[in-house]
Amino acid sequence: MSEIENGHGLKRRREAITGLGDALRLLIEQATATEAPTEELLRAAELIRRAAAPLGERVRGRFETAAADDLLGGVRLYNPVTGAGSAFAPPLEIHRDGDGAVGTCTLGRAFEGPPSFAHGGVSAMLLDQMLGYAAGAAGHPGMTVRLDTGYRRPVPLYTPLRLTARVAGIDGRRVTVTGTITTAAEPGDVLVEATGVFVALRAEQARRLFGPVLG
Ligand SMILES: CCCCCCCC(=O)SCCNC(=O)CCNC(=O)[C@H](O)C(C)(C)COP(=O)(O)OP(=O)(O)OC[C@H]1O[C@@H](n2cnc3c(N)ncnc32)[C@H](O)[C@@H]1OP(=O)(O)O
Repeated sequence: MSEIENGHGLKRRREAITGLGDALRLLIEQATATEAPTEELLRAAELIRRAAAPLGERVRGRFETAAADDLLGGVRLYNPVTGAGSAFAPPLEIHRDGDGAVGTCTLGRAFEGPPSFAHGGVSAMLLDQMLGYAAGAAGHPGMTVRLDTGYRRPVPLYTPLRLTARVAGIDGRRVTVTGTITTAAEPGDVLVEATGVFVALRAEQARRLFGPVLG
């Protein structure tokens, strides 16, 4: 895409994607929490369809990477957990912490399972990303082959959360990673814990699975 060939164009596009992501997340939160009159819902649906139309005029195919992404550099703006451009992502922010990783996010109404608490599948999704990040940061990237989650207490909505992950063991191509979810206010009180197994791909597997994307 020529408009982002120089560095300034790329920065501007990434900012625009983040701005659109912020707007979509606001929309999803408001649309999920709303008790506005029915007429307002009908009007909003029409406005949203109109706003979506021009975005659909030029889209990428299944095996095409977003122009603003940098796959090998780890920039994935539409990742459904961490992507600033994803309407679906909380988004979870992850950074390295010593030999592990720490993440932060706050879950809104769209992630609700039991009333006022997060859906269990959402906790598993956040932990899968955390554990996968920690494996990669430790120099052992792989795909999840197993994820065990233990739900000790419900995860509250609208509450800053803190997630952790750390590599617990390496055995050939298999990396075992453990992680937790707590509130930011009470990091000693584990709400959800997980153990994941990640398997490093053989070169032939990586080619078979991701060849069409990486070219
Ligand atoms: C920053 C980025 C963060 C990203 C985080 C998100 C990560 C993801 O969500 S990845 C998406 C979800 N995962 C997937 O789709 C993976 C699907 N699985 C596969 O495609 C295949 O299992 C694949 C390619 C990973 C491995 O296939 P293959 O090499 O044939 O497996 P296989 O030979 O049976 O097993 C390899 C090793 O893993 C072990 N293993 C396989 N499955 C399991 C399991 N469920 N539990 C424990 N160990 C297992 C095997 O015992 C074997 O160990 P060893 O070499 O010691 O015998």
